[in-house]
Amino acid sequence: MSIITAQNVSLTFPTNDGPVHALKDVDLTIEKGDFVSFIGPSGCGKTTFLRTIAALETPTGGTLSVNGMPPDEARKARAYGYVFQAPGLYPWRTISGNISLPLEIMGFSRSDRAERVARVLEMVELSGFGGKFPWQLSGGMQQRASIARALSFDADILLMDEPFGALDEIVRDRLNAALLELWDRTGKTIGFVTHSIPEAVYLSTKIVVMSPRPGRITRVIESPLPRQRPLEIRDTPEFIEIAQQVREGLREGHSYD
Ligand SMILES: Nc1ncnc2c1ncn2[C@@H]1O[C@H](COP(=O)(O)OP(=O)(O)OP(=O)(O)O)[C@@H](O)[C@H]1O
Repeated sequence: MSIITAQNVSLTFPTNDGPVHALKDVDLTIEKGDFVSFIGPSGCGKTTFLRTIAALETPTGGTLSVNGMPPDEARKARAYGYVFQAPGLYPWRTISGNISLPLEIMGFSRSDRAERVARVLEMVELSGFGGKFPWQLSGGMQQRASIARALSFDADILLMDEPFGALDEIVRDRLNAALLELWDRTGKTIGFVTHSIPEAVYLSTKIVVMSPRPGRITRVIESPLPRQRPLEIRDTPEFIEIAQQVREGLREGHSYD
């Protein structure tokens, strides 16, 4: 069952230097339970596309449907959680306080909030850190707290904009494995922006390769890898073959003839 569909989605930003065509004729179907990565060079519109799904930007052309609704209705219905590039935690609130903020805005009772915060802290392996302030945690722990915040109201869709880009490779490996496990356990649909080919191949059921000027999709690669993926899968011929397909897609996007 498709949960997100984009048909001919275009978005042009008017700027002082003339129009910037951030997205042009983007067609994509995301099925329920997919893990979809968006990969492409800087400026190709990955973030813009994720933001249009989340109704943080409005397309100038085409149609988008999220959970069977226009994006702004899906936002009001809390159809998705959104994880930004930076953790964006309030320094004056504890980790629990930060995670509970969207729940407070949505009007969850105190006991419901406490129960949900405890549950998502456990999911991201931060039980015991709820009383700490963000600055008392490492960068990787802060990013996990921001993922917990996006999970707290249990939306079916999780949108993640390069959540691990600023982390070192070892921490990133661990968080990638933890995210896959969480995806497998919860059955959520995940949209994930990344610059990293190995990260895209390791995580995804579907890899969307984009190219700039104007931002468009050049390839959609369906991954034949099984759902259960130990980190060592990255050394297998199947993995290396998919990575090559992504690399070719990225190269194609760079030929301007
Ligand atoms: N609010 C805006 N106003 C004008 N131009 C914008 C705006 N937001 C994005 N752009 C432009 O749209 C294009 C796509 O930007 P976007 O951030 O989506 O790219 P990206 O693929 O996510 O890049 P990166 O990998 O560097 O994050 C870029 O040329 C960018 O400068």
